Amino acid sequence: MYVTIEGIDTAGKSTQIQKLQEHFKDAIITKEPGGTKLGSKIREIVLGAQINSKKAEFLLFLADRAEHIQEVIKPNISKMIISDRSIVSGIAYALVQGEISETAIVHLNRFATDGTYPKKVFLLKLTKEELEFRLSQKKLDGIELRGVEYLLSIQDAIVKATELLELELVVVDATKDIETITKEIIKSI
Ligand SMILES: Nc1ncnc2c1ncn2[C@@H]1O[C@H](COP(=O)(O)OP(=O)(O)OP(=O)(O)O)[C@@H](O)[C@H]1O
Ligand SMILES: Cc1cn([C@H]2C[C@H](O)[C@@H](COP(=O)(O)O)O2)c(=O)[nH]c1=O
Repeated sequence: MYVTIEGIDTAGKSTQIQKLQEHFKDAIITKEPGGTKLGSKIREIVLGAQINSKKAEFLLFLADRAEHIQEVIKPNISKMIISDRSIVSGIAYALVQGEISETAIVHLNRFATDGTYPKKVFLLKLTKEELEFRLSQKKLDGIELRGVEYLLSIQDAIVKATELLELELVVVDATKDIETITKEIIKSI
């Protein structure tokens, strides 16, 4: 089963993926952006450099996704795959940018993935207060520098993305302690 852990920056995705890896020892653990050799180069570009064109940024994430689906997801689709982000983030961040129409965002993402979507989506949902605290504890990258309100609108857009793709969504309270969240996810998988 292909599942994805979604959430805004600092929601605790990497923390949970690490815990899930300890539980599902044979699972394929992967991520977007950066789950392939090409993807790590794309990740460096999109998160490091100042990209002026929103369309260029969107297309770079799409290129990462197409390579990831072909090289990691499709060859392992019969196994347990746990991914840190997926098409769901791709659609959510693009919807909030507002530069590209909803129809084009969904269509181009379907093209990049050949319609290979996660079976279950876990959204680690943060409160504004906890998000502010967690951001204050780290050095912010280019996307995180866009601010708290921007990231909270992405959180809503993640829900919308699952509706557009008709995916099963499990919302998890990301302010709970780490072990409790892991147990909730394992129970639902
Ligand atoms: N349930 C939790 N309660 C308190 N702190 C947490 C919890 N989960 C994660 N954290 C802390 O929040 C910070 C962000 O966690 P993590 O890196 O796992 O998030 P992320 O969603 O992968 O972030 P990003 O998208 O920015 O890479 C870390 O300092 C981590 O230790
Ligand atoms: C897949 C995807 C991601 N993003 C953004 C979301 C985050 O700010 C970064 C990825 O960093 P993380 O440490 O892996 O959370 O990129 C995006 O804007 N569009 C996308 O399609």
